[in-house]
Amino acid sequence: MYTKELELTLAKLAKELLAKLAKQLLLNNPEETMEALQRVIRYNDWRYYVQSDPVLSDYEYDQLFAWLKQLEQENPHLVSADSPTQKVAQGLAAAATPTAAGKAPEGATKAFPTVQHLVPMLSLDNSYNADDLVDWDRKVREQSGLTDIEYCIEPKFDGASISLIYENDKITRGATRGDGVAGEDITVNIRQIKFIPDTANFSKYDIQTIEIRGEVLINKDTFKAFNDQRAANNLPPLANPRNAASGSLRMVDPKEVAKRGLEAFVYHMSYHVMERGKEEPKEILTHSNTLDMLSKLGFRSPAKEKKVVKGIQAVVDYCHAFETERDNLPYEIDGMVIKVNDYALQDKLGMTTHHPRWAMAYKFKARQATSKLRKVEFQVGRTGSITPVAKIDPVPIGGVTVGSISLFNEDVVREKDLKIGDTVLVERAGDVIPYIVKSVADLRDGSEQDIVFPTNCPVCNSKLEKPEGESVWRCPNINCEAQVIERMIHFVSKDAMDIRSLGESNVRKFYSLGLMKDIPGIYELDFGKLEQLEGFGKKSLSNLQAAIEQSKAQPLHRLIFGLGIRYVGETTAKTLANAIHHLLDYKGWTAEQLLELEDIGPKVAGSISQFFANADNIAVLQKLESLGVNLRNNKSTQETGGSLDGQTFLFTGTLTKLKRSDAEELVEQQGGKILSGVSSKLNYLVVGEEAGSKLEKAKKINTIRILTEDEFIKLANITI
Ligand SMILES: NC(=O)c1ccc[n+]([C@@H]2O[C@H](COP(=O)([O-])OP(=O)(O)OC[C@H]3O[C@@H](n4cnc5c(N)ncnc54)[C@H](O)[C@@H]3O)[C@@H](O)[C@H]2O)c1
Ligand SMILES: [Zn+2]
Repeated sequence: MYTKELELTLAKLAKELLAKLAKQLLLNNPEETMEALQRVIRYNDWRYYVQSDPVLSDYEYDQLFAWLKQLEQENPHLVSADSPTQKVAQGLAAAATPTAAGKAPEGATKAFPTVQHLVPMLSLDNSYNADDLVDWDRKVREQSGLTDIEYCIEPKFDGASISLIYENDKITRGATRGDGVAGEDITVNIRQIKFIPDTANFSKYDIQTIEIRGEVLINKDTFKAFNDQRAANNLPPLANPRNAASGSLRMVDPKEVAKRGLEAFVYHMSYHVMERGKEEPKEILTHSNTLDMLSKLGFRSPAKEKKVVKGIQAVVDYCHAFETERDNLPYEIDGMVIKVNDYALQDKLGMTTHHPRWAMAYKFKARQATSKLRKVEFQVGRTGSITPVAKIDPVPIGGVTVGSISLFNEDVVREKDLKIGDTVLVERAGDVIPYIVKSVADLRDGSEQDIVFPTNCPVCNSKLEKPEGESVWRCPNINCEAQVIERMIHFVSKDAMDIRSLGESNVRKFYSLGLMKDIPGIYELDFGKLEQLEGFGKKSLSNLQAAIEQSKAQPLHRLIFGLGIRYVGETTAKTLANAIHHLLDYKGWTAEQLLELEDIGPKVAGSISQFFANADNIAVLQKLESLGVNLRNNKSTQETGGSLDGQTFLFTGTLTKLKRSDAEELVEQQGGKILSGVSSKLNYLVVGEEAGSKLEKAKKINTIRILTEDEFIKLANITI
């Protein structure tokens, strides 16, 4: 559709327009400017929706879009019917098609039938500043003739939008947004999502058919775990939860979708048909009441997050207040949505072909910034992987200063076409690690230099290797100093053996002083020598000694994870720990045997059997055991005697005395099992503060015992 030359021209034109905009200048005349804006916006829609590879930041795009709208308002006679402001973006449907390898999560597909929405799914008018809200409120008041408008404000969830149809209380269809007019029928996948019930009692409100809209999300923790898994498999992480959510929605296998841990919020009723002869109940006369109704029916709606206020100043205040909470939320939001609360008034205001007039998105400033790429360093990881790390001029983004950014591997550097000296666009979404979106190639002046990958290890100088089909270079020398140190750092880390007082800097220090040269060395530290070091008091050393001592009794899966076997993340470590009595039982296991364990594929099995076939590794394990480190699976001995033997548990709500992960671990240590949902298989539901739908569901199954946190503590015989 676009030739390379045309793309370059349009990219240049966009920059030119943004530069003019900053100075409030037109090109030669409004007509020429408007035409240029239209071309640029259409091109960027294509990059964003069809290629999934935008070249402008959202903020830049929104500025150009707003400028075009303003010029059209000032020059109504020049507005053309096919202007991007006049319709839903072209080519959105094609956005359903995942593009170049690596951009869409594996397993994505395009094989879903197209279905028409009952009512088009429009965009929202948006703004980044409070003045625009005031302006919008003025228009709403003028059009309605009212002096004070009641608004409902709620978060703008940053995920993938969906539309759901329920008929006679049953879900009959779930679809993606697609081009706004028609989307993809993904009902099977939608049914895997938390908080979307298969049946909901709409008939209680005399509603026969209803179409509701919402957003599918991946919460921040799940997203982090998802990216950790990708990292363990040497895949670069996905940029943001939005991409992960929309990719996951379109996977072929619903079972895979279920594993992604998708969640949903519903926030809009777009269409409904009452049962014959029935009146609309008060629950669906205002937007806010509808959110409450949806929540009562078992959906997750922003019923708690929303706020109903009168007048625009209160709206602005709530938006600002909510923005400060942004990082504390478990999911990503990119702004707030303000809606006229009364449906009758919404109908009166109507919509343009592009967006409803009764709603407005107030977007938070994107957490993006531009900086200069000064140099690239190459770090050696614990498995020998060589990671390029970009050093940029430090810039503040979303409250932290970013100076170092991982570039993952050579392919990423090539794909993004990065050069030393480039201006780069950097983004940091919520808790996600910062990443380089792209280089701004147009700003090059010829002095930029290629990034040269080393051929030898920067630490031990061994020749680097890269197996066919992989994108990561490796140092093959397992005694490479960098690898040894990184392995120790990993071993003591929080999710492994959790010897926190022995953090990264101590590991480096002790290693460089020759006090600790490998993992078993941690348990042979000479505290007499440590006492002579500067900066180590008696107290901190005795704490360190106690922490090391305690770690000897850590559950086996932590030790396995801590060993840093390639491809073995926390989940696989648990599977491995559960399948044997003693870690050395794995000596002699073949890859075929390992493949029989749950969720272990050929690549992982190969890596594990290789690890246990290596005599040096076995010697390390034997040494650890002789130093007192636990190599046994205590769970298996408790399976016949653990007090929670064979019982199933689920925790819901916020626990106040125990950490959820510790409580779950306690259950497992005592031979119990954690389930992921409420079903008749569940024996105990432990209920913390603010428990929600799980509790409601459990109450309906009379074989489930519901415990308070204290009752659980008693049952599990824990002293805290
Ligand atoms: N960078 C680029 O080149 C480029 C190109 C095209 C579009 N874009 C971005 O995409 C935006 C347009 O996308 P869009 O049409 O999806 O609009 P949008 O993201 O601005 O807002 C509309 C969407 O918000 C979602 N939403 C979340 N919470 C909601 C709630 N509580 N109530 C109602 N809706 C809620 C819905 O999915 C709805 O479709 C542009 O504003 C721009 O930021 C960027
Ligand atoms: Zn090396």
